[in-house]
Amino acid sequence: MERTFIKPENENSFMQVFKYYKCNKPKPSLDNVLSLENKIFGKNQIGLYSAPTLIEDLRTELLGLTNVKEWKAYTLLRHPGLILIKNPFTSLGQRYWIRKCLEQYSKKPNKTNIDTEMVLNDWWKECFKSGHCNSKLQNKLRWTTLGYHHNWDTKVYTEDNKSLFPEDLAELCDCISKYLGYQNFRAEAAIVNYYHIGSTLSAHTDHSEVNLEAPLFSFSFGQSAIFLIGGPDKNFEPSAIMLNSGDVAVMSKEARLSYHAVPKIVSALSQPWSNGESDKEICDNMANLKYITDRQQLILDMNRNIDNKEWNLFKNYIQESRINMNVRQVLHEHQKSLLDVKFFKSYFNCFLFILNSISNPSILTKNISFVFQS
Ligand SMILES: O=C(O)CCC(=O)C(=O)O
Ligand SMILES: [Fe+2]
Repeated sequence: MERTFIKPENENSFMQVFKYYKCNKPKPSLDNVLSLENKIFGKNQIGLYSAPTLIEDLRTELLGLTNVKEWKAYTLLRHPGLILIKNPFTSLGQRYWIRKCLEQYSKKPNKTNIDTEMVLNDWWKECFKSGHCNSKLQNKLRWTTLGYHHNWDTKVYTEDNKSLFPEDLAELCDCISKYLGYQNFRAEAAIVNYYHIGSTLSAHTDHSEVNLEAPLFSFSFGQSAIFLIGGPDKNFEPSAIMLNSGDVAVMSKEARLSYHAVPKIVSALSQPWSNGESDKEICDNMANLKYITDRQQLILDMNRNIDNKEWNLFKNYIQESRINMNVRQVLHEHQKSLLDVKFFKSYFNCFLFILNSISNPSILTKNISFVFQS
């Protein structure tokens, strides 16, 4: 269940850059690390992403987002299809999502890396069972999967290995994908990654989804990460990007299958989840939510994080850690389940078999005799 993707003997360009940024002695220079927060672009040539429409989305406040008119999105010339949205969240919004990842998404029926070691229905509650924080248990959580559960061994999603995808997260992705001009994105699977100082994620591509045309949405919260993104193979020299709390990285088109990795977690320069602005309560503004049925609960959950006492436990966690929500669409637009593909494939194979048999009847006799023999 370990997330290792490449063997250390493969000294390619990606690996060299990964090692450079991972190293602590000597500390790597950050001069070439693109940072939207500090407007440091290093060697990168960046462009402004112009959203197709800037129609106000009434859902933003309920989802912890600022007004779309304030969002700033960028593209990178070396990485077509990669879109970086500079923190579009309010402070209260960041608190909501951080808390959700820790308190709710880590619960059963979702799967976590801890499952192989022990049965825990509610990891967050278990961490505080004794009245104090069990930091050993707290640091054990590295990932949780939502919706279609990623199978780390087979790398194949299956219908019998899925749970309900969280409605609030589906709504958040719907809102951001609409802003980018995607009309039909459906959030169906997510990996929530929990990093501490010293955690890394090796180079990999995310290719298990049936639909690789749909974009992938990656949300960062808490401490910052040096994120490396390369190209279709590991010989393409990756670019380094500082992902700060609230930043959204969208991997679409060519970038959807690009190699990427996280060689280092670094202390955040600012703490946008802790701004005083978060003390502004959100109210019911009649937004038309697509997925969320219990909107009063959402408002309640959002406003609960104004109370510093309740929020404190989550604040302590995020002070030392980074959380990444990595959301994907698994199926094609008109596909209802993974079984559709299987049925389609077997019908197609059957059709091919009949066609072949007509042009070459010996195939039919051979296969029929084989069926009778077995
Ligand atoms: O933590 C990140 O920014 C990237 C995570 C990732 O690539 C993944 O979960 O597949
Ligand atoms: Fe990934």
